[in-house]
Amino acid sequence: MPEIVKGLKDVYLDTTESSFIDGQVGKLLYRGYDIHDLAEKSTFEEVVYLLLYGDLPSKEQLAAFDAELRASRRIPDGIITVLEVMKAAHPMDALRTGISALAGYDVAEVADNSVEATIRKGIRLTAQGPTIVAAHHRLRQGLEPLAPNPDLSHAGNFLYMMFGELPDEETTGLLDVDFILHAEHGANASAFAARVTASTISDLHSAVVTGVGTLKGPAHGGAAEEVMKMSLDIGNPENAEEYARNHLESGGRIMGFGHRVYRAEDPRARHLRDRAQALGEKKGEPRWFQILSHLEQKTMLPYRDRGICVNVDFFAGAIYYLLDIRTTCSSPFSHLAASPAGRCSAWSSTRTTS
Ligand SMILES: CC(=O)SCCNC(=O)CCNC(=O)[C@H](O)C(C)(C)COP(=O)(O)OP(=O)(O)OC[C@H]1O[C@@H](n2cnc3c(N)ncnc32)[C@H](O)[C@@H]1OP(=O)(O)O
Ligand SMILES: O=C([O-])CC(=O)C(=O)O
Repeated sequence: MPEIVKGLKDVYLDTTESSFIDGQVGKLLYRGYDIHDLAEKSTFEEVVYLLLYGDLPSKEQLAAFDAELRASRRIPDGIITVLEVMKAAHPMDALRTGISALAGYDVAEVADNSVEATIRKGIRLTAQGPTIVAAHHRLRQGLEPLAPNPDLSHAGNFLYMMFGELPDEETTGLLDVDFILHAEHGANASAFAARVTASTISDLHSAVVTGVGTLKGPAHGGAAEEVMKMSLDIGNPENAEEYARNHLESGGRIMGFGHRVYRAEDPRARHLRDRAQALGEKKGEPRWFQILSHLEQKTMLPYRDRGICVNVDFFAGAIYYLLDIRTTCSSPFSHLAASPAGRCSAWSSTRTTS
């Protein structure tokens, strides 16, 4: 009987120069650069350049690259029509479908798998992804999608397209860090799935669609949403212990804990912990961080010795929630729609997507 391995444990599919992970000590490098330095000193645009081309850009290279990203953000009206059909769908389903439909507008290059064409398509998809998410976010609230604002950074423009207001520097910086932390993670499940698709000599759009579908799962990127759902179920810090105990005793997992590779704390989590706390206080909703802190510092403390620590998604869900980036405007979030952060009711805008 051949050995059957669990997941991809000890299965080496390839080496990669784009990142390095040492799960025992909680170290993560993108192209040789420590994630802590990138999170504190870099921007998402610089990090994308680094990942695509292997080196950090010079000032001139960054300016040209940023200009290309900004110029690529628009999505055709046909994609807005597709997103209208997806109004009731989960944002990840809308993103997956939007990317798939974009292939129909890229017929000249979609099947061109040369390095040059793949980089061009990668830049376009990086720029257009946020436009799809923001357009879907507005459509499902009965609002018109907004055209990208070329004066804003990648993170700033995303916030603008979501909410129709110029974002402040602090919020833009927070989302920028979040984007940096999520930009790359070796042979994770979604990248692995995408590479399987790419290895059949399919095309980049297909590979990204595969990756997005895989990332959606609660055991992977969908965990951020699940952490927030759990926090909403818990409701108050005083309920956290009993809720978590019951959940664990009935065989459940606490979302946002554990990792296939890390046996120490996920190095990305520290950059979101303080920011989640500060944002909660700023928005007058400190309880979500208090619930998360209780789970981390009390309930799940004994699990640390087994290498089950917080991962990047643990604090991310609360940050998205507090920023009004929510998966749905109805249950389970609707009871908070009247909060200062709740923007699920209609608010005015102008249609400028064409
Ligand atoms: C961006 C990202 O994708 S980061 C990951 C996001 N996912 C989550 O946060 C979901 C919750 N976590 C999990 O389900 C898992 O930890 C995974 C899927 C991330 C990693 O799983 P694996 O490394 O394969 O761990 P595995 O599933 O083998 O679990 C090992 C043991 O730890 C326990 N365990 C793992 N994670 C958790 C958790 N979050 N809560 C409670 N117990 C856990 C398992 O029950 C198992 O116990 P056992 O040995 O008694 O059966
Ligand atoms: O690497 C993994 O298995 C999951 C993860 O943390 C990520 O994709 O960022």
